[in-house]
Amino acid sequence: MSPTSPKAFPVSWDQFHRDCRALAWRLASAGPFEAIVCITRGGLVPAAIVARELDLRLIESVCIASYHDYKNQGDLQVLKDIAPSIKAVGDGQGKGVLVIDDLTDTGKTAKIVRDMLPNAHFAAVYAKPAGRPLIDTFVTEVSQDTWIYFPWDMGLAYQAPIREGSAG
Ligand SMILES: O=P(O)(O)OC[C@H]1O[C@H](OP(=O)(O)OP(=O)(O)O)[C@H](O)[C@@H]1O
Ligand code: HPA
Ligand SMILES: [Mg+2]
Repeated sequence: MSPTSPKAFPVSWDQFHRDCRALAWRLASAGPFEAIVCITRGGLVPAAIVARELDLRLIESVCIASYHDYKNQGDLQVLKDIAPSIKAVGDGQGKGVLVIDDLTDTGKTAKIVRDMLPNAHFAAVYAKPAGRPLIDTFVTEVSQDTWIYFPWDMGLAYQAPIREGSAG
C-alpha cells in the first residue's frame, strides 16, 4: 500500500505519544528487557518514548530501508547491522532484547530483524494484518489497504469541507 491507498489513518504527535505510552504499558509486563534495538528510521521515535517509560538506556539501531519512494517498496537494504555486544545479550539469540518499529506492513522489515534475533520481543505501534504475525506486541491494527500518515511526514494544510458544495 502507498499514500494513494483508499484509506488514510493520520496520526498527530499527541496521538502518537499516547499510543507509544500504551505500547510501553503493554511491554512493561513482557520483559525484563536489557536493551532496545530500534529499526530506523521510523522506530527511533517510539524507541525514545518506550526507553523513557521502561527506564532502558542501552539503545541500538538496525538500519533498514525498504520504501525508496512513496509508491513502491524497493528491495530491502540492511545499511547497518546490530552490534555484536547487543547480539550477545541474553542467550545470544535476542532473549532480553526489545525490537521496536513504528509499524509493520508486509512484515518484510520485521522478518529481516527476526532472522538476526529470533528470540527478541518485537513491538510496533501499528500493525497491518500481513505483518502482524511477525510482531509480539502492538497497539492498533489497521486494514492492509490503509496508509498510516506519521506526524513527522505531515504539516498543517487546508482541508476541504466534508460535504461537497458547502462554502470554502
Ligand atoms: O512491514 P514492511 O512492509 O516491511 O514495512 C514497514 C516498514 O516500512 C517503513 O520503513 P521504511 O523502510 O519506509 O523506512 P523509514 O523507517 O526510514 O521511513 C516502516 O517504518 C517500517 O519499518
Ligand atoms: O502505512 C504506512 N505509512 C507510512 N510508512 C509506511 N511504510 C510501510 N507502510 C507504511
Ligand atoms: Mg522503517
